[in-house]
Amino acid sequence: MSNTDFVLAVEDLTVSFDGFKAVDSLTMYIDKNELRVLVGPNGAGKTTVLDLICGKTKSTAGSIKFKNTELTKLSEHEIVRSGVGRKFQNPSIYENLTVYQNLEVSYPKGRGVFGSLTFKRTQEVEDRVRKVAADIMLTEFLEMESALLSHGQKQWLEIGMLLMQEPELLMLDEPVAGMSAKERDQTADLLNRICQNRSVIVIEHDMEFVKKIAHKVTVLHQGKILAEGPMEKVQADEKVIEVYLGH
Ligand SMILES: Nc1ncnc2c1ncn2[C@@H]1O[C@H](COP(=O)(O)OP(=O)(O)OP(=O)(O)O)[C@@H](O)[C@H]1O
Repeated sequence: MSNTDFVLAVEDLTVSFDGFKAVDSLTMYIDKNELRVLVGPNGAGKTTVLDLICGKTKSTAGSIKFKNTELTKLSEHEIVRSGVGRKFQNPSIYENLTVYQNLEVSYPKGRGVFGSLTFKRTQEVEDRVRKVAADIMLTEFLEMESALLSHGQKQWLEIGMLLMQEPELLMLDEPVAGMSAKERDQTADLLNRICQNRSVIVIEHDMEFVKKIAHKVTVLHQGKILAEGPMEKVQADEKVIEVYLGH
């Protein structure tokens, strides 16, 4: 099959740590505008898969093609520039800056036509900040020092900082950890909104939350895919119940 129809094509991906295969011949395809959730027991290899895609960990074998560009040969920096954004579990915002400033500093440098008027660029950045702030439900908080945001709002701000770069693939590791029930619902809406013009991969343990967001679910176990498909199908899979959901 040609893999050009997918935003991301992971094929036979393997990484060994001292002979232990944390990810073992993994093949997975992500569509344009798809929201995929990776689930699985602790140590299944979920975080390692994201680390491999963003170049933080180098693969032992296999291929990762993003819009048909091979990522395994690129540096982390080049992968970000090609349009892949990754959010880690702990927010890494600048606490002493306002929400506006955090978004502003995340605007990619060197974009636009060289020599364009400063005025034009300023307007471009401002427009983007306001658009992203609306997406992440922080319009009312733009002038607030980020340290004063709630834990959930800080997580949203970090997602917003990634959105400033307009990634075509966004990867989030447990985005609702530590959030209130209301914030979880709001985050589900946020993710459903932002996957309308990009692909999103989320690692998540909270199955109620997964149900609200997943187009498809991939269940990992011991570095391999145990099951994959729509939530209802995966939830009813006996192997999945045995190794993961039954616990
Ligand atoms: N750099 C590394 N060196 C050695 N072993 C590693 C390294 N990174 C991950 N591992 C091992 O690979 C396995 C998979 O880890 P990973 O963090 O990807 O699992 P996970 O599915 O994300 O688990 P969790 O749900 O607990 O976050 C684990 O056994 C882990 O100890």
